[in-house]
Amino acid sequence: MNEDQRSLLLSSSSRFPPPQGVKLSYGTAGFRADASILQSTVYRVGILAALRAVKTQSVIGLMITASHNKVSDNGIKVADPSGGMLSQDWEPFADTLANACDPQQLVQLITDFVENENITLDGAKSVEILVARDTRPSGESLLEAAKQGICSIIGAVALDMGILTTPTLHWMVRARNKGVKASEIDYFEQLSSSFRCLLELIPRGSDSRNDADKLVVDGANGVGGEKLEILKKMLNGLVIEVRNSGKEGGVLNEGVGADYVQKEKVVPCGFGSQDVGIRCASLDGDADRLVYFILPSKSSRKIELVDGDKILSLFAVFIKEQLSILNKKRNVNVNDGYQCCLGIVQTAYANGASTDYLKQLGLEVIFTPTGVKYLHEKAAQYDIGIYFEANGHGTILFSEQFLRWLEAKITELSDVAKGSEQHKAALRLLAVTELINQAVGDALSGVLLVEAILQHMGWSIEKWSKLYEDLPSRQLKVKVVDRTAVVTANAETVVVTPPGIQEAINAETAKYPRGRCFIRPSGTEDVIRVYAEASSENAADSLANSVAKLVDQKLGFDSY
Ligand SMILES: CC(=O)N[C@H]1[C@@H](OP(=O)(O)O)O[C@H](CO)[C@@H](O)[C@@H]1O
Ligand SMILES: [Mg+2]
Repeated sequence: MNEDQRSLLLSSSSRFPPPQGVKLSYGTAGFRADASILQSTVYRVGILAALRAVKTQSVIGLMITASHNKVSDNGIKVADPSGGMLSQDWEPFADTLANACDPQQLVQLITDFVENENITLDGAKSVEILVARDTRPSGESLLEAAKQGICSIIGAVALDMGILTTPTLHWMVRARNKGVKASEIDYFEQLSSSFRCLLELIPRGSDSRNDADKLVVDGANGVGGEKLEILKKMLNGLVIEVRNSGKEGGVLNEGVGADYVQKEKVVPCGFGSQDVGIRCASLDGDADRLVYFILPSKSSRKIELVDGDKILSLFAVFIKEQLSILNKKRNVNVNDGYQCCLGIVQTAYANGASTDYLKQLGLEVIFTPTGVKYLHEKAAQYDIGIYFEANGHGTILFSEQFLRWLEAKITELSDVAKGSEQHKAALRLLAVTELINQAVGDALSGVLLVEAILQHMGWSIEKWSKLYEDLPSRQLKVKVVDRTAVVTANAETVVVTPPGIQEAINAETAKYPRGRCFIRPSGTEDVIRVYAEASSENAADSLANSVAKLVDQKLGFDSY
């Protein structure tokens, strides 16, 4: 590192002293904490993003958000050149950088890292980092800190994209690196035109909806609601009413949003008896999660949840159907089909009934640990990989090879079989590749794909919800002395250490018909999570409670 670069880093980092007595970790989804202690972390992640851009010679993204967490929290995460999450092998560097205690140590860490990674910091070629934030009030000053970090690497340029949903920023990074149009309006145009294309390809005779059949969306009082207000004006064939857009005075994520709805299974604020039977959806605070729900009756606050697993199932049914139309042999002597490898990726939190349903459809289902970085990586190994967490984060990935085959197929079919069922199925799949955000799970693109498929199938939300019946489940969390004491294996379904716990969980689980239970340390909170499933609500509650008690006895504060 040359002297200019060194002194630039020393002087700028002295303006961002780290908080005392706090250890930060990049975690499942970047750094997250109370916004008041994040200035130094965000500044340092700005440096990391700039180094990543120099190393990859590509555009990198920085998103300032704490998603579904409290409004007083904030966080920061990096989008890699593909638009996906930061490569996992840079996470340890992110941790050490965030925890360096003074400017000298920070500069030493950077010097060692750039040497090991062969990064040349001569500023010869400039690199760009796109920075965006959600609607949190702390975002503005944190974005400034991120810019300061970026600018302290010679040759790195910060581009302030303002307030965006997390998936839009990821989409932009991916588009910029592909050399295609990448503004927010380009994003909205791609979504709305591919949505229109899917509606135009709906077989004649399907029920067309009237305006009364609207979709009501809970925007979590965050960025998603205000962006959906813009997007909805660009759509034909779908009426959307946005509630909790943040303009009515509600607080971000407080009694609203996808996380609240999925975990509590009750009606979010702003919804009530007038919505009974209507198709409703909830976004989370940065619009990368989506769940649907129905209010079954006026007298209860309980909702019928249509979660990420059901969105995944809907997508899988549709894709499978289009593939089978496409691969129907037109001529018995010619098999011009493509053996498309379709894979479904879930985590242990997926409702067991969803996994059974997907397997019954003949689909290949695999499991990864919690966290979209793991699911995404796995899904990318298929021609078409569909992944979802039960909480509503997920997307569909299409391989380059499949996309090239599909495009060639469309060219061929438009010559020899224009307007045929096969041709339409191919065009539908192409529209899905454009509509779904392949960088990361995206509530706005997800909502449009769900709506297009429901219209295509002629299904109501009730019909969709009845694809299979969820097994009753319960999630609990237990505060323990040291959550890292729990180490799991087999996609987090088995506890390896401390010894004895798994045997005790097995013994408990065996008492319940259709019982399933696992524990794991959270990657975002200082707790051990307990998940239980069984044939009735009481049984699921009782299994979860007894395992939580067991965890508390072995690892809780009174156990020491
Ligand atoms: C059970 C659960 O919902 N876990 C969430 C939560 O992770 P934990 O590691 O469980 O704290 O936050 C992650 C990031 O948003 C999300 O990917 C994940 O699904
Ligand atoms: Mg989120």
